[in-house]
Amino acid sequence: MDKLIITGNGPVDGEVWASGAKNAALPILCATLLADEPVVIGNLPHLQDITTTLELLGRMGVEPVMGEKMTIQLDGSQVKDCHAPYELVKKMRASILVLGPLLAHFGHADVSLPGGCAIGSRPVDLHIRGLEAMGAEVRVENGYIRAQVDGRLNGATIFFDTVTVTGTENLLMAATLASGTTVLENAAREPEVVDLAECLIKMGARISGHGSDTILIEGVERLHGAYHDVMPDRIETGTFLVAAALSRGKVRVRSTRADILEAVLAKLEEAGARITIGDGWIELDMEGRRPRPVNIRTAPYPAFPTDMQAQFVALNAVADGTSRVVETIFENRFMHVQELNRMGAKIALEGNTAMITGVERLSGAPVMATDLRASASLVIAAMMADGETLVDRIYHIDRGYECIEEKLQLLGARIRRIPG
Ligand SMILES: CC(=O)N[C@H]1[C@@H](OP(=O)(O)OP(=O)(O)OC[C@H]2O[C@@H](n3ccc(=O)[nH]c3=O)[C@H](O)[C@@H]2O)O[C@H](CO)[C@@H](O)[C@@H]1O
Ligand SMILES: C=C(OP(=O)(O)O)C(=O)O
Repeated sequence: MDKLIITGNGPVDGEVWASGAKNAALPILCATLLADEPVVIGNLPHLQDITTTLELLGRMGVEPVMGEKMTIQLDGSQVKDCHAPYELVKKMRASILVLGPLLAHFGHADVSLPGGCAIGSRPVDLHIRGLEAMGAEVRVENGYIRAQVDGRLNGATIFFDTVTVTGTENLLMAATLASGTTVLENAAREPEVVDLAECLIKMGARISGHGSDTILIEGVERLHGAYHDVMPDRIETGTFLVAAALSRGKVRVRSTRADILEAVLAKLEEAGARITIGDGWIELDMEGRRPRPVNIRTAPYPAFPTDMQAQFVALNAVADGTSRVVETIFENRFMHVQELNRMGAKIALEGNTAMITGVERLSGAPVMATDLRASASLVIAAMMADGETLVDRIYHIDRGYECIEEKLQLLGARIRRIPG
């Protein structure tokens, strides 16, 4: 297993670019299963999760054709086997996103249950209930979701008890080929859902209301080929901004968007950052100041994202005062806390709340990456800690951060990978 070694060396200063968003790219790759013709996706990030998805699509018979600059062509009409095996689904929960497209296009799907993961139990009951409401027969047996429908799915009105991002995406994709109109109520409003909807519209889908909590889909008989560029990664962007903020430094992130990061930018300003926004870039400058502590409560978009919680715990760990961070989405998303405490942070956990007393300096230590964003928080904390930090199990970070060492080196970090 690869490890990262980071030697703390003071304030971040530099310029870096944001890659395409993992959480938009994954559903969009799965959406290509809905079309009868090749769909070309551009601005794909070079990530382990993308490789896993392409492997999964390949097992189904869809052969990716690689183009220049991370452009990939996929043809849904090549599907021969509507089966998503456990050995691939276990690597990446987002594999569940093949369920809706396979069922809608081919009338059946056999997808391994994703199971729990480090950040919580993450059930998929709302995906299944929604497909049943659209007329599918779904059985869960031997660890697999086996779904089928006679003819087309039927449009339905579906109310989500809980806001679910991939649940909304799965049903949105399924509804594009259903007979009649589907209304998704209490739908996720995340920008990645909007990006998926924009791609589906280019493929011929009839969708309105995406970006609000009510999405209307008028089913069509077939979807055709299209070209779509994946949106920039707001969580990767936010991670670079926090790296600069906690190190009292300065960063400019290019190829990104500020309009999808409002809650995060507001908290960074509250922490004392000067933020400047330009055409496709965001600049953060702490002007040498130590960050002020900021209270955070995670919630569905447009509120503060759970995927930025760990990075803000790291920021608060070195802030000048005390703060509270409340996690409301996942029941077990504080595993970075004990690792940050090993680096000298003072964080106490009470249920879903972290109480943080900022310290002036952290110190390097051997730590364990436990999930994707937890790993990112340890890496950025290590960049300003005294001495050397060894981050083990970094395969988590490779799921979601493209060229992490190269990009952080652009910001002045002393970071290197030790292949394991
Ligand atoms: C690939 C991708 O896009 N992943 C993102 C997606 O995950 P994902 O889509 O898996 O997360 P959800 O939005 O579904 O989860 C939100 C909450 O709903 C619950 N729930 C969800 C589905 C369901 O059928 N039943 C149920 O109870 C979950 O346990 C959780 O408590 O949104 C999360 C919340 O913004 C992000 O952290 C992930 O980065
Ligand atoms: C939790 C995340 O991803 P996933 O849903 O793919 O596990 C994430 O991107 O922070």
